[in-house]
Amino acid sequence: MGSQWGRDSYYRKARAEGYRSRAAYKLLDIQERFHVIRDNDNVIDLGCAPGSWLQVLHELTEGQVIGIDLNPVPSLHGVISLAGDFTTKVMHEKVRSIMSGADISEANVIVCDASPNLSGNKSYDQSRSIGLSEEACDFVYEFLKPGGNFVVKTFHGDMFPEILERMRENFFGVKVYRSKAARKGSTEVYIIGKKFKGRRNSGDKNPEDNSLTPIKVIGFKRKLHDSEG
Ligand SMILES: C[S@@+](CC[C@H](N)C(=O)[O-])C[C@H]1O[C@@H](n2cnc3c(N)ncnc32)[C@H](O)[C@@H]1O
Repeated sequence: MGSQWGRDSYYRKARAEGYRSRAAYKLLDIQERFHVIRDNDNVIDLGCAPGSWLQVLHELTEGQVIGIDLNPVPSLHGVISLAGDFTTKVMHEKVRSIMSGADISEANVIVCDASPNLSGNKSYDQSRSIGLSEEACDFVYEFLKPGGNFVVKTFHGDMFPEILERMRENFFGVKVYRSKAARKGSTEVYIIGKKFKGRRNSGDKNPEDNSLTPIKVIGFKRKLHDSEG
């Protein structure tokens, strides 16, 4: 982010507008298009450091915002941030106890922009990224209210169709979106799941979904088929 390469127009805009990183514009873009967050929603942000999505979330909702990251997040007024790994039981317990202290049983929205440290080996990095998206789906089972929304970052690659299928099993509406703020050449996309079916109903097929249907990646010029990843 601090390199010359990273100083593009979104970087400069973020600096000028007081956001902690250019990633803020990805969430703003997703919100403008898909209206995932309503003004009283309680939201959990997985992989939240340095905190620009938390800043955006705090602007969008008066509900409770909780962020989790391996790295500590500089404090942000009105937001709870937890340092640790969102995939662990210990962290799940922490989140549960904070939520029950705030009289919240489940989150209305979960967002996940988490990515692992990159090794430079493309296929290895891609599979670790998808693994993290899968972990975020597991977190959703524990903490998302039926009817709630979920946004998760992922990457095109061999395992992409599997995660997409899992999202289709768990949400009544699923879209794949490439943000205008994504870096050129990156295969990063966000899967937006609307209306969580809840643990009990997960696995029900959306009658409109069909695995042979081409995946229209909004923001990309061409359609990707499931088999293409
Ligand atoms: C691209 S950054 C997120 C940027 C953030 N959305 C923002 O707007 O500031 C990805 C973050 O995911 C975090 N991360 C990766 N794996 C994680 C895990 N298992 N638990 C918590 N955070 C994780 C990394 O520490 C990193 O800070």
